[in-house]
Amino acid sequence: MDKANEGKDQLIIIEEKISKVNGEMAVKKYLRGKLLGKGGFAKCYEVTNLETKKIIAAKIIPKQTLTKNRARQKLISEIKIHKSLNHQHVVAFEHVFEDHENVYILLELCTNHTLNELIKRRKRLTELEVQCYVVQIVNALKYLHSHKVIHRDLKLGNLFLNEKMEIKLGDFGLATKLEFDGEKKHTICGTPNYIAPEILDGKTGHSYQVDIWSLGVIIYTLLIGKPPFETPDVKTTYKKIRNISYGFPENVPISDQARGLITRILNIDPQRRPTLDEIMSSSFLNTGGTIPKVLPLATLACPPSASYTKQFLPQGNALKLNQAPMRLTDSASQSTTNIKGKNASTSNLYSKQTTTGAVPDASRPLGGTTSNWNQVSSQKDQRPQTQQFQKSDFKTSMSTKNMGSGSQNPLFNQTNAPGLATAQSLNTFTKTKNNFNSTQKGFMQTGTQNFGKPVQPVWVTQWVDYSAKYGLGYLLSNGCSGVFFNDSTKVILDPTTNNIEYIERLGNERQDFVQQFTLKDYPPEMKKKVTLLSHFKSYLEEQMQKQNIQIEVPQFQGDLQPYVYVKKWMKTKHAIMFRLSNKIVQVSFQDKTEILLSSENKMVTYVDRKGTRTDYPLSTALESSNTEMSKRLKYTKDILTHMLNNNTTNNNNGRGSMTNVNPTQNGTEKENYN
Ligand SMILES: Nc1ncnc2c1ncn2[C@@H]1O[C@H](COP(=O)(O)OP(=O)(O)OP(=O)(O)O)[C@@H](O)[C@H]1O
Repeated sequence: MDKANEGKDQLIIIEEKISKVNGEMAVKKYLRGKLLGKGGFAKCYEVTNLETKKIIAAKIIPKQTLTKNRARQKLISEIKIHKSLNHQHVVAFEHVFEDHENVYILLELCTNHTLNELIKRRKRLTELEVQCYVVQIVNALKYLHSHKVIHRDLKLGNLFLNEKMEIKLGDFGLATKLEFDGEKKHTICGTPNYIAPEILDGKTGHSYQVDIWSLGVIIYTLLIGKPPFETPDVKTTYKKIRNISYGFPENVPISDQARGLITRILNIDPQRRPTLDEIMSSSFLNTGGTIPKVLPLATLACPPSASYTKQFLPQGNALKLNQAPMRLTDSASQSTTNIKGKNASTSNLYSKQTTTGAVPDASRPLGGTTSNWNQVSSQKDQRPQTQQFQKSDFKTSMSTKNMGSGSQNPLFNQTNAPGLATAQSLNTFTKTKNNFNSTQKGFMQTGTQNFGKPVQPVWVTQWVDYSAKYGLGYLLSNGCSGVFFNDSTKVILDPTTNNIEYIERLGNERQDFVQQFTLKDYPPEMKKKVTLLSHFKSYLEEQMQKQNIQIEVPQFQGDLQPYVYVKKWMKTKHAIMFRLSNKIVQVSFQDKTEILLSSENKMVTYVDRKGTRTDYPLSTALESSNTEMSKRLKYTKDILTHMLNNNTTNNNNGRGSMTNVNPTQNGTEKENYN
């Protein structure tokens, strides 16, 4: 280390001196960055190779800690084993060198810490998350064991997460390499909570199965929130391990499959523990759905949302292997651009097949594509006015630009800003606030008792059509805000957790793929969309304030219910129509009447011109003597029919205008719907 710089926190240069064959000396320089963590012997820093600019992790071991032969041998063994490994789920060993004071081990940088920090933050994980991590850990172990390496210190603190949220197994300080498969090791080593009983016993020796035991402890800890044998005192912990004395707390729900797997792994007899292949084909990892290959960054802070999780459930919503999306985080590092191209086939998921043995090559990079938005925006960005997106630009554009059909339509001139429409339901809502609760209750109750599953009564309260440039921004009655972008991707923001969901269609898939981020932490590719979302949100909220509209947002339960978002929208001469992900179709007419149609509950909510809301079962609504409502229902049906036809012939990316479509073709008098 450069003595002159030592102690000055800002600029510490580490020099690696390399003797060349011709006797000359070359120097490689590394800039020491922030401290990543401290271990028993080592401190680990972020360092930048000043030549290549590559940022890596440097484990720095002071030579004074290596005076004892045992410590030296341990380090030599760690380096020798780690250096020989090369696998997607093992921390990559870059290089090792030394100077007078230290040994420097350069490693792949894992920016998202370890599962230890994760579990401290999150308390425990969902089963989908644990499945995702277990598949990766098992892959790493299969690789290690096939190279006759036993890790022997498998624990949450040695399972790192890189910036893509991939698992990287690290710290080979206690690892050992067998000479032959039947060989038994006798060294007593490990970390108390994770140590296998045969290591403690010390009589028979131990082998690969000690890693499987530790994996069982890891699965338990991730799902339950604390290690199975944890006690305040090590001796008692060891006693509990020897007696396999642990239980499943009643207050923590756990599936039979997870419990079954843990119980089979935590077997005193190493030979009776499942093998890695058996774990891969266990029912815990083969639920009939799929397992994500990596998890959203947002799961570092909070559980994946219900809508994210839903995609992986067995009920058929799961994406098929090879049709999986890339994670946005990858697009920065990958230049591939076409989702329909060959590279799009790289999977982001482990499908059922893969977990039963045919695991896709884990070393393949994740599928790469730049989102459509990037393509669209980069074209648009060539225009000077959009090169630098400014809030002021947004505002000016909003209030001065021609907003397409909306601006020519009185419905969209209800407020000062052309293109901004105040949803009637919002006015209605404020006028009849007490009504809301009773309506909501009625809606849910009727839904439950007579019409199948209850549907979240969430609707669009405020919107702005800025599709001339970016898309449709909207606020929902549950407090969320969202944007339906012109490239058909959607973002939705939950104000209570600051979670963002990014929703896109992939290739020819007929379902939405959801990715979760937070307002604080999202891929750089999403910056423009997130900025637009927040501008849309504040613009709409400002408009609400100006009009003195107040809305009491019901407590939002984002984690329990899938986020509701606009899946499709369409403007006609008389109305704007939203198809929401909660299976509600909302048609807001120019004269402030509104239809909310729940196909799932077979219910209709009608909001009349005075803002009174009434719920009807669909069958009754169709026969109703309320002609005002019947006509609007018919109009709604015509729009839906049009949309359906439009979809089958020409997918308009979920957005459309029906200004040129005359509903009279379907038997409705065009101008006379009221
Ligand atoms: N590749 C890496 N990327 C990011 N941080 C790392 C990396 N490797 C280690 N760290 C950080 O440095 C800390 C110390 O590293 P490590 O545990 O390997 O040192 P050690 O002295 O071998 O520790 P132990 O006492 O557990 O054997 C880790 O807890 C972690 O916070």
